[in-house]
Amino acid sequence: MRIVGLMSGTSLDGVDAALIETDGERILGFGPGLERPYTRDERAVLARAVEAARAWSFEGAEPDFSDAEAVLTRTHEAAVRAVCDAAKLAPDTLDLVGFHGQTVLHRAPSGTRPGRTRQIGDGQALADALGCPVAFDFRSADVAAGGQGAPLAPVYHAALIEAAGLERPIGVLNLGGVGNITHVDARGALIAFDTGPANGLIDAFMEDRTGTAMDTDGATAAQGRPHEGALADYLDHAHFGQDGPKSLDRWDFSLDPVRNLSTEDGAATLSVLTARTVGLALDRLPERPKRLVVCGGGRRNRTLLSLIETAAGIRVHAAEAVGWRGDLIEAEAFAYLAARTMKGLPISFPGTTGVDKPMSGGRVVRPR
Ligand SMILES: Nc1ncnc2c1ncn2[C@@H]1O[C@H](COP(=O)(O)OP(=O)(O)OP(=O)(O)O)[C@@H](O)[C@H]1O
Ligand SMILES: CC(=O)N[C@H]1[C@@H]2OC[C@@H](O2)[C@@H](O)[C@@H]1O[C@H](C)C(=O)O
Repeated sequence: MRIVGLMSGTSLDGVDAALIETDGERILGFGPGLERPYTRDERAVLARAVEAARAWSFEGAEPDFSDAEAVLTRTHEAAVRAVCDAAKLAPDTLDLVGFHGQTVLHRAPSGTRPGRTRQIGDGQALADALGCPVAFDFRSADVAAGGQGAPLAPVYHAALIEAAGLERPIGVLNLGGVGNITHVDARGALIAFDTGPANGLIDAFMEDRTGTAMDTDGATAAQGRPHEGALADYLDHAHFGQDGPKSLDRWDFSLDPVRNLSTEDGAATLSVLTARTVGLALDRLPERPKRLVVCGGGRRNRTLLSLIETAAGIRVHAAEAVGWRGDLIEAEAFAYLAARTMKGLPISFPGTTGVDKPMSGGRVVRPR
């Protein structure tokens, strides 16, 4: 099947779109991929939806997300059309589109309290606009079955490792708003969970201090010193005392512990925090992978990557070093997951989201 996968991550920077050819088990080919950045206005509409979701907090009636969903339909349609142009394909000849939508709120299950997760995005509207089937709503079934609802990319990471013939055990680390790790053992068994805050906190802190929501290449962190007290505050969070499966929301951590630090020291503290939490994650795996392939925007943060090597004591490679497209892996993953949804194959597993047995998920709608 020729499938375009779409991801709009928690940093609200844009829509990632990538075409792959897959039968839902093997990756048979890679087509074009791109990022369609959000304009300031589009980003503002999405940020308002996230704010409304945080205020709602899964209590009472759900806020009206229709403005944000209209932005998602329009921008995701444009991203698919751009990929199809590059591939010289008409969108209505695609076999399927995998539409993650936008996570506006995620609450991991805890004790007897069930988890909740909400990805907005109108799959039917996108199918109608493109004239091809769309798979969406990938996380709800897993959460309804008692799973974490995240991470879902691990089964795709395993397919990438298989296709590239990489030696196992191996780890894949995604540094997005939140970090998540996938461990694939020698027999191909999967363990995965969210590691801790990654770019989300760094971006929020930098935006606060400099007006630019990024520590480009880690230049600011490289000039600062981490504050041990602030690190201890962050590491006190229950997440770090638990074994996986476990997941996080982009907003589970605040900037309070770094509020009084200089910009450089705050950036250094948050970067060391990410590196140490990756180390803690590695400590919780049944065995240390020999190396870690890093994807997501955070792999461009050189300070962060070298901190991970020192704090976690592991060889780190950016995705490109093994021939992967570091910015497109999540989009590719949702194309692959869409194929699995269409075929009723599992997309989440006891080792990835904590469900009792491998679970299918997602819904497919056809253009009307
Ligand atoms: N050159 C760079 N230097 C430092 N950080 C960078 C650089 N380029 C990108 N980033 C970081 O990567 C982030 C975007 O990463 P990515 O697109 O993987 O996140 P996302 O998909 O939105 O998040 P998630 O995976 O949590 O949904 C930016 O917000 C920024 O912090
Ligand atoms: C609820 C949600 O949207 N989680 C995202 C987020 O971004 C990174 C991390 O937190 C991961 O758990 C997940 O995304 C990736 C694509 C996943 O499901 O594998």
